[in-house]
Amino acid sequence: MTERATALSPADPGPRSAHGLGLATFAADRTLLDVWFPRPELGDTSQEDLRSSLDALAENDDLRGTSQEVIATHADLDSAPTNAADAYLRLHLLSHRLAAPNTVNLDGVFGLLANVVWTNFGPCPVEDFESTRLRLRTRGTVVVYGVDKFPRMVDYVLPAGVRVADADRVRLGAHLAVGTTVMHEGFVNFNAGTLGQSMVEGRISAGVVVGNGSDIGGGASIMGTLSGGGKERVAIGERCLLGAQAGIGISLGDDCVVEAGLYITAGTKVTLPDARVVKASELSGESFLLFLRNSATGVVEARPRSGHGVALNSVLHAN
Ligand SMILES: CC(C)(COP(=O)(O)OP(=O)(O)OC[C@H]1O[C@@H](n2cnc3c(N)ncnc32)[C@H](O)[C@@H]1OP(=O)(O)O)[C@@H](O)C(=O)NCCC(=O)NCCSC(=O)CCC(=O)O
Ligand SMILES: O=C(O)C1=N[C@H](C(=O)O)CCC1
Ligand SMILES: [Mg+2]
Repeated sequence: MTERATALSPADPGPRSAHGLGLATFAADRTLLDVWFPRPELGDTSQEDLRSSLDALAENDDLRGTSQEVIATHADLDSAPTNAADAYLRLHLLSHRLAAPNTVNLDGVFGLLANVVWTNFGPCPVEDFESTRLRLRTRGTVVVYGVDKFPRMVDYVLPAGVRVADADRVRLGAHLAVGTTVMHEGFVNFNAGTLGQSMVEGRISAGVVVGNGSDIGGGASIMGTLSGGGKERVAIGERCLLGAQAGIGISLGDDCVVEAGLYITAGTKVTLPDARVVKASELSGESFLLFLRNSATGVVEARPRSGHGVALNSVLHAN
């Protein structure tokens, strides 16, 4: 695998096609449940050298009602994915750090992916799962990790140099850069993640990117755009601190701090040092700001900060 330590940027997205040989699991009705691509690559490469080892793994499972096949998948990354295998390949590219969030077309991904029961015995069809569970109990306790369209990232891709304290909290398609630590309360969705060292104790929604050296405090929220009306695709720059239980619906530039517990939506009225009042959206992407709610007046303020922002505790990122 040609793993990259640093993500490609939207300005330099790299080759616009990708290829992978994968092990696919199908339900009895031929619904695709998952594909594992051990070594996805950008460009139009051949991976036939992988075929014999994947062939040896392919098995039919009568208890789950599933079958497996080795499939070759090609993706044109500027166009929408054309089927579920193509979507799986793109999610692998992101988690292998071959593509940065927002550089791969994922239009329609929810419509392409099946809802799946993710178990310790592998993916199962949702339909009549209680009968599947009954059959599977002959193998032991059936642990259900989730019922979702996306599996856990670490079951498919384990990028080097990261810590993920709870595997459930990072979906396949997340992009975790070297030096990222995701604590138990942290969450990273698909097509989202970090571009450098980062402490993630809050939620990184789909489409959100967090720059090198930034800290997302416990329970913090970064608004997404998939549901609920958030319109801005939020980005956080370098050396920022989003305090515990804080939230943002606007982007931050570099060296910004948001006070613990303060939620800044796009429409929040923010008072500046010269007494001007602006909507937070007008400050989106600006650097060197401290946002706080003045505890004496209740007014949300943005104050200029000088110098560099927060410094991460390096021992927590030597992963
Ligand atoms: C907003 C800041 C950054 C401010 O801190 P600073 O150190 O810059 O300033 P300070 O020295 O505390 O304060 C400087 C001056 O401003 C005043 N001041 C501070 N905050 C104020 C407020 N909200 N309203 C009015 N005045 C305020 C102080 O009293 C002091 O006044 P005088 O000049 O009169 O003295 C902080 O309060 C904050 O929220 N930090 C976030 C920390 C965080 O959440 N980290 C993530 C950890 S995540 C974690 O631990 C997990 C936990 C979990 O899971 O929940
Ligand atoms: O990276 C870790 O591990 C962290 N541990 C702290 C703790 O255990 O209290 C919290 C922040 C990150
Ligand atoms: Mg768990």
